[in-house]
Amino acid sequence: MSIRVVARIRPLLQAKEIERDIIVDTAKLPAEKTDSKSVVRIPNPRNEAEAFSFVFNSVYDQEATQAQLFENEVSPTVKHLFKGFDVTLFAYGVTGTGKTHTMRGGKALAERGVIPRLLSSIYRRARKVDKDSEGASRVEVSMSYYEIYNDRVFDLFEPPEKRTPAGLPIRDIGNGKTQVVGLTERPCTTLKEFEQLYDQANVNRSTSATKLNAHSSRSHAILCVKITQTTGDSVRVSTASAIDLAGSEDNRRTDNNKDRMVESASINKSLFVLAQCVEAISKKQHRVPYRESKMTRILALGQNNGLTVMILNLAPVRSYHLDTLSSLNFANRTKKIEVNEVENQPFFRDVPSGKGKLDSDDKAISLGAPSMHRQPLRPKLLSQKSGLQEVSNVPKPMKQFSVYSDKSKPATSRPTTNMANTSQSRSSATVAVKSPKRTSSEAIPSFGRPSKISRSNPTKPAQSAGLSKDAIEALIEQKVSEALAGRVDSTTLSNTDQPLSEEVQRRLNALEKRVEGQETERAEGLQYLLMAKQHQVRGEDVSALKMYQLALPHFPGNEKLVRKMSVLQDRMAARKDGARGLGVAEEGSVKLSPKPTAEQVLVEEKEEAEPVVAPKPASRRKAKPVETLDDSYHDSDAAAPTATDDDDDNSDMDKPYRPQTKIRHRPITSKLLRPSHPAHPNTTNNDAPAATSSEDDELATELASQTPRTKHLLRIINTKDVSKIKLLRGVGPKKAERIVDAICDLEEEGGGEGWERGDGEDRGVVVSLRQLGKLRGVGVRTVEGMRAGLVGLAL
Ligand SMILES: Nc1ncnc2c1ncn2[C@@H]1O[C@H](COP(=O)(O)OP(=O)(O)OP(=O)(O)O)[C@@H](O)[C@H]1O
Repeated sequence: MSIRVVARIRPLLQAKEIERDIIVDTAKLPAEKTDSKSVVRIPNPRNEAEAFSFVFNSVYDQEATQAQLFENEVSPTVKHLFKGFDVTLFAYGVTGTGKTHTMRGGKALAERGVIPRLLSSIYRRARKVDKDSEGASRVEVSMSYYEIYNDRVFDLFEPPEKRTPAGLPIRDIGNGKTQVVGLTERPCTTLKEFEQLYDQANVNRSTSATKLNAHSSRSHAILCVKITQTTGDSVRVSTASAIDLAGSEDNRRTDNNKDRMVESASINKSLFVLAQCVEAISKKQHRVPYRESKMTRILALGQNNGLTVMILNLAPVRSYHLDTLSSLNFANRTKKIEVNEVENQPFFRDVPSGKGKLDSDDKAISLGAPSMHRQPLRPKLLSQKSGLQEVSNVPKPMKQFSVYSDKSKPATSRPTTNMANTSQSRSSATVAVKSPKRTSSEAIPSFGRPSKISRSNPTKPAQSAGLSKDAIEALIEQKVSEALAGRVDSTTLSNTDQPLSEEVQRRLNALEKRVEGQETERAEGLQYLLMAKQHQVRGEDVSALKMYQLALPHFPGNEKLVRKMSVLQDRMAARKDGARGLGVAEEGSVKLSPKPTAEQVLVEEKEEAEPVVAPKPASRRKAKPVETLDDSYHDSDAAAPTATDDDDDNSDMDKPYRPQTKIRHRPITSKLLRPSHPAHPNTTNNDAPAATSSEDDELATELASQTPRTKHLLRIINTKDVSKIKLLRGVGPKKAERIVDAICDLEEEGGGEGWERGDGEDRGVVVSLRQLGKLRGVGVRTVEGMRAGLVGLAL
């Protein structure tokens, strides 16, 4: 399996975008200095005089045509498809950057996108096979087409009104492959037939107008074209999958309404998981969280044996600046996905560089491999973390993510000669920062916060001036991620290299196990919880809080969850206050002072250590080594008084939440929701560990204990639809009416036991069986009857 990553920059959109706002440019690495690669450059958002450069297998600029992209990137894979290998093509990018245009394109011949061109090519080849074999070989083409919308799979051959709300299940079929159960497969013998089916199915795709795109795709659309070649008794089957991912989006820019926000959260979540998978694969982590979203399960990056081409779509203008950086970072990680076998690799055409196409080959990391045109990713031996230097004298490959400082030049006129910096192999690179004339703060794009390195070595600030290029790149990559963490909703990549201790990993795995295999809404809530936990373990409080917020609607009124969020918010608020007092910017912000004072260093250290260690005496400035941090994590876990408090009430998940404040979709008022238990004696309130592993495990167990049946029952009750409620066992029309009346009364009164929580739509939602039993005219027996009547239903 290999991934070829190419970038495509779309042209300006007329009427909305102007030349002056272009910030993304492209360059070709001078061939004589290095194996050629193509480059996307973008200014450092903090300092326009500096530029980040990202090297891709190919870069297509604004003038690139649909035909060029297809001929260079997709056409070479068709041959391999007919050899029996699977091919996956996907478009990734922020909303409105041209993914659908690239994949589907327009109706005019020149505007046709990758998908129709691919099919055209498949049919051409099929005819050739037929002709060459004089009819002995037969090729059949069939297609299925589905979308993943709000993490549910829907057949695009089915009109929306025929869909079941839960969507189609997916199951693993071995070899890292999954199958959508019950999907329609349509034979299509000609291009015309395909186009008819494709167009018809696209009508069913979920699209909406958003502020950023009038026809924004709100789902991931996956087209699978199955090719079956039969020669006598031998049958060869391969599949080409073309995926138009929904675009990630920053809701502050989209002005999305509630429905769009729900879609957006789901889109962002799946892309976030995709990013996590990519990162885990690239770091060779044992655990790759494929199962955390349907899209990643289906995509199974790095799992199958085929070829993958990822097209990274980019907008050239300033309004996308941080989003573009985020996408570039993601793509950079994607490129690091391992190659497990190299035989199955097409030779991409070395089309002469011309208008639109900057470069086409990928020699830069081939390390002397004879082929100039092989796929970019090398076998494991040559991968970045393969310990290459220990086993051979071969120089290390150039890092695929190259960042250089261009400070002395104005950002708008960056000459391509500067790219020479990126073209040095790591072992021989003399990077700008090594120049005695430069300080590290000049060379490293400044996100203001002291670097991790400086934080962990506060007594040796001078060292940073002599950082290796690797360290600087890693640092910058991390800083970019950090800066984006607070900005891009759920799409950020993990920004820490801290390995998790075995114990923490074990707990995460245990949590994940609980999530696995569950297709219910509850599972989705648990997934958010799991992600929140992962973020918290890594010290990414902002993201952790977001994930808890996303989990909350799945476990309405759960006190522990609310308390966790509350503690986390308190801690973030306190940190913000503390940081403000010292003139330090907030987490996730790029607006930070470049030269930290000693106090700032201290605050930063504390921030970093907070999620995992009990507070240390102020004089201790060094961050603890990672292993120790994990130990401390467990220490504090064991000692946390909150555990006792929580332990006592783990019996009743259905217990309604009755705080004195409103909880959904708004920041939690810390005072009102502050946990009733005392703070840890050794911590200040602000530093109290927001969550401990055992608490999380326990919480997950509790949350999981609201069974699908209970949830299903509550869902029916909350429809307030008499015709549905009356079908419940032991209810009947009159009782159903009484139940609906009771809910509506309480809703109007805005009071009554268990109803104080929430506002607006939250008010008048039955959140537990207990609450249901207390409704006028219901009672425990009726509730039991209703639940019992749901036995055997497919939930
Ligand atoms: N290479 C291109 N040439 C001409 N127009 C383009 C190009 N790329 C994108 N566009 C135009 O930009 C607009 C947005 O493109 P598109 O809908 O493909 O974005 P998207 O990334 O699929 O967005 P979303 O994720 O919201 O679905 C469309 O009007 C499209 O025609």
